[in-house]
Amino acid sequence: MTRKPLIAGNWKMNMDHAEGVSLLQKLAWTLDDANFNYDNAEVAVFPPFTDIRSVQTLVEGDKLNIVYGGQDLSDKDSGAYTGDISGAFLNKLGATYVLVGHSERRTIHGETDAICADKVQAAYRHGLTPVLCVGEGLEIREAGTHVDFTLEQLRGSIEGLSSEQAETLVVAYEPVWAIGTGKVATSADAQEMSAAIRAEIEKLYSADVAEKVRVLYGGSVKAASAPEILGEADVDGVLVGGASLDAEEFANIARFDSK
Ligand SMILES: O=C[C@H](O)COP(=O)(O)O
Repeated sequence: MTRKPLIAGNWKMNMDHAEGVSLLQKLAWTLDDANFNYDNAEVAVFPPFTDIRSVQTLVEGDKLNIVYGGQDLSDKDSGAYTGDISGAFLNKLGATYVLVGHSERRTIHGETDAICADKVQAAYRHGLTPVLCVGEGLEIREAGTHVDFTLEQLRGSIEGLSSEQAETLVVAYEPVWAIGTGKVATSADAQEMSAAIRAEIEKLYSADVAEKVRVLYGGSVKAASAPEILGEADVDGVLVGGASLDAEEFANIARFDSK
């Protein structure tokens, strides 16, 4: 079974809608100029909510082979939840994916595993594929309990997930100490955790489901480090922050295979 690599760019709170459109245009041109083979990897961007309508217009108008998603969604469907965004709205804008439980949501907005589990369910209710983020902080890594900690987060955040839903789940392992710090986990670190996540999915569901789930690595990924990380057996993609704001750098990450 081959899992198609997912090269995902999380723009975080960068790029207004006009900047976002030009970044995406440049990314598409750069990939086209390099004769990028979209069969080799799926390319996705996660712009701020206010950019998504413009991104949709560009993707549909220019028939780009690039998909997109939201950086978060509400666990509710509609109602008096000021400032929140329903998965229904993302679906209506043609989004494919949605990030759930990014460490910046977990730390800055206090999102717990239980909230993440509700958001994962909301994503499925609205036809979106959740990219569930998990990962340990520096203290936990130094204490050597990172695998247990991350698997606990995983179990708590997929509570109630059916086997059918789990098959399409994407899990992003992002060690918090490697996010935006320039410290990349080694490819062996990424492989260790990705394999542990897959083994846990097998335990909770089945070998068949575990074979289908894609596990991404995220944390200071650059074009130079991507090929080695993506060469690991259980790493099926990368979730890129800073480097996704540079079209050429991100395009080179997507072309990891051609190096
Ligand atoms: O979602 C992306 C991650 O937080 C990684 O961000 P970074 O590549 O800037 O370290």
